[in-house]
Amino acid sequence: MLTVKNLGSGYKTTDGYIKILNDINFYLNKNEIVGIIGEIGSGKTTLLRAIRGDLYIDSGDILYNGESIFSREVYKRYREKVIYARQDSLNILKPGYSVDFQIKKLFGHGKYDLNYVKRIFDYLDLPMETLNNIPSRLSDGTRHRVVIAMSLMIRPEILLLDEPFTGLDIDAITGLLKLLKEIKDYTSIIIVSSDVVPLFRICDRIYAMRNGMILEDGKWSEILYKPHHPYVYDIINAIPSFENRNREFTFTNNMVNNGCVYIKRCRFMNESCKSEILYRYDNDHGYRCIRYPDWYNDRDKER
Ligand SMILES: Nc1ncnc2c1ncn2[C@@H]1O[C@H](COP(=O)(O)OP(=O)(O)OP(=O)(O)O)[C@@H](O)[C@H]1O
Repeated sequence: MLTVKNLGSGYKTTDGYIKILNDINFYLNKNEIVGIIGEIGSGKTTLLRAIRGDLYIDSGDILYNGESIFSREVYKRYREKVIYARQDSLNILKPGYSVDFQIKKLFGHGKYDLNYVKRIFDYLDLPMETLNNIPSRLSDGTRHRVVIAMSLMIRPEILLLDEPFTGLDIDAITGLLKLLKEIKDYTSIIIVSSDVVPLFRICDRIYAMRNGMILEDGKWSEILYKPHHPYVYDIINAIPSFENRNREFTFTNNMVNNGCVYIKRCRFMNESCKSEILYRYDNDHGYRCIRYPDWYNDRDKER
């Protein structure tokens, strides 16, 4: 359904072009939920925005059902199918109109189904009184849940969720995960989240990013139980409920000119990591690590 090929992208600023994404290869199948994990500033949101077609593309392509979205006609069709929901999404919510009015407008007044709205609100732990309020009077957390609820109600073909779990309590996260599983029948979803636990509960596949590059991708269970890149291994070990709960893990943003972007933090690095690292495949499991499987086989010695 969606294929990103060798994508390079970034921001045009008054100081010139800032390249953020490098050589991104990514795909999303129909009825699939894909997660993007990575440290702060690794380029997750930039990738979502590039996928939506918001950013300047300096190389590569984005294909929607096999056609480049950079053709004007395809772009128009594509944009109607994609919803991008983030916490400060005022592209979905208009600050001055009641939530109820905006939902009715979304459905078209004749098709408004209060039971359906209630069901989605219940899942997200949103009181029905929220309907009578205007967004500017709602708390950030409530507004965030309203944005998610409305993006789910639209039933888009592709839903891009940026940090959907932020500010939600356990009940609301569980409700949201249930809803996402339900809407998967008609919506394909990409989720960016710094909270990786819900992603491993819901996603079919996961991509891991650092410094604007994808360092690993694969089926969620492959990534969780057999990471091929030490960066991903460290992210997983930093999850408190998983093994090795005492290990501390702090993210740093180390720019390097050549070689692996995780070289300065990696306990398994050697001289070979300073050379150019190509993306390799182990069946469907992709990774950008020259030391796999050696580091993986040696990992217990390091503890
Ligand atoms: N509008 C912009 N103009 C210039 N640079 C930007 C812009 N937005 C983001 N960046 C830069 O792009 C890089 C990637 O940021 P991005 O927000 O995509 O990362 P992220 O992985 O989503 O991080 P976070 O978890 O903090 O949201 C950062 O270095 C950031 O400073």
